Amino acid sequence: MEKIEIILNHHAGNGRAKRACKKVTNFLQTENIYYEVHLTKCDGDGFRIAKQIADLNQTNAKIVVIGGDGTLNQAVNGVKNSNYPNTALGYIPGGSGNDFCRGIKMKIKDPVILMQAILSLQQPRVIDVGQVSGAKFSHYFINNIGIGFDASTVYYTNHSERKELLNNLGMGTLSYFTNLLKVIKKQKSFGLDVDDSQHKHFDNAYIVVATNHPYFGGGFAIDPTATPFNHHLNLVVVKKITGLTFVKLMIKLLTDGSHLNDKNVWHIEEDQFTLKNYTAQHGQMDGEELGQHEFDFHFQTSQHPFWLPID
Ligand SMILES: Nc1ncnc2c1ncn2[C@@H]1O[C@H](COP(=O)(O)OP(=O)(O)OP(=O)(O)O)[C@@H](O)[C@H]1O
Repeated sequence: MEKIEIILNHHAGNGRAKRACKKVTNFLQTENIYYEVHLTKCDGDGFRIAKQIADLNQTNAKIVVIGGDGTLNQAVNGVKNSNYPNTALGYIPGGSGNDFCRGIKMKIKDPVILMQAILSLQQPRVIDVGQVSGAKFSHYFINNIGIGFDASTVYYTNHSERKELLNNLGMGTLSYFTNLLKVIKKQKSFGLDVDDSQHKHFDNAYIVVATNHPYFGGGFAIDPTATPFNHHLNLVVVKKITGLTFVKLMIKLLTDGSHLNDKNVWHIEEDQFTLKNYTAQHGQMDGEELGQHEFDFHFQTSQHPFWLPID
């Protein structure tokens, strides 16, 4: 008999994940499908629980994560650090941003229909994930890692009193956007070295995003050409610009993606590269804060199997 091991972050999406889980478990009960819900009780629990379940190596079970991108990130890392790193993960989005599902072009929005599709899959789908390593760590990410502007935006959004209110109104993206204005005032440019097949130095980097697919911040297409199916990561570096030039660039980003052709924007698509910045900057990984540091990161592509119905 098949078993569904649900990892639930009931805080994700200000209750969205909890509501999705309720619908899914009602459906599983009606269908007499055996399931267990594992609640994340604190930050980092997604990693611990996913690792523990993967280590059981149950051939008749599917692990399904219900939460936001941060919870899925932890679950991927938990499984990758288990004794069975190729254990597939199902995912039902319940966060506020849900950029991973946008990036893989997941068409099904209803959690019950998605659960039905996950149940009917015979084979998992292998999707690219990024791998980042430094002197003392190695970590996988599903969306992107940002240094500077977007990471500061994540920082100010997480520490903003309005986030919860706007999320409750279904306006999580607006919450991110209002904090952009605060960051525009505060974020300074910084020195950055990029090494791929060649070396490139920036004196005035401002937005730096290494990305597995187009989206960050709940639907902003920082690199519309990125795809999580080509075994490459994309890197976008926007140089410090101000005033009307910045506004025009943002309009391009929000409308047709032509910001990539702007002279202040540089981007590459590679299977690996390194980034090093020279003054402490905010960092973000899949929307979670990395703190304020001088980063020296090596990036490469990896893959993971997912129980997800995508073309
Ligand atoms: N019981 C808990 N109490 C407090 N924090 C938790 C708990 N369980 C998980 N978390 C933390 O909640 C954070 C946010 O989770 P997640 O990213 O899944 O949701 P989200 O931010 O609403 O969604 P998205 O990233 O898609 O916008 C993660 O850092 C996770 O570690």
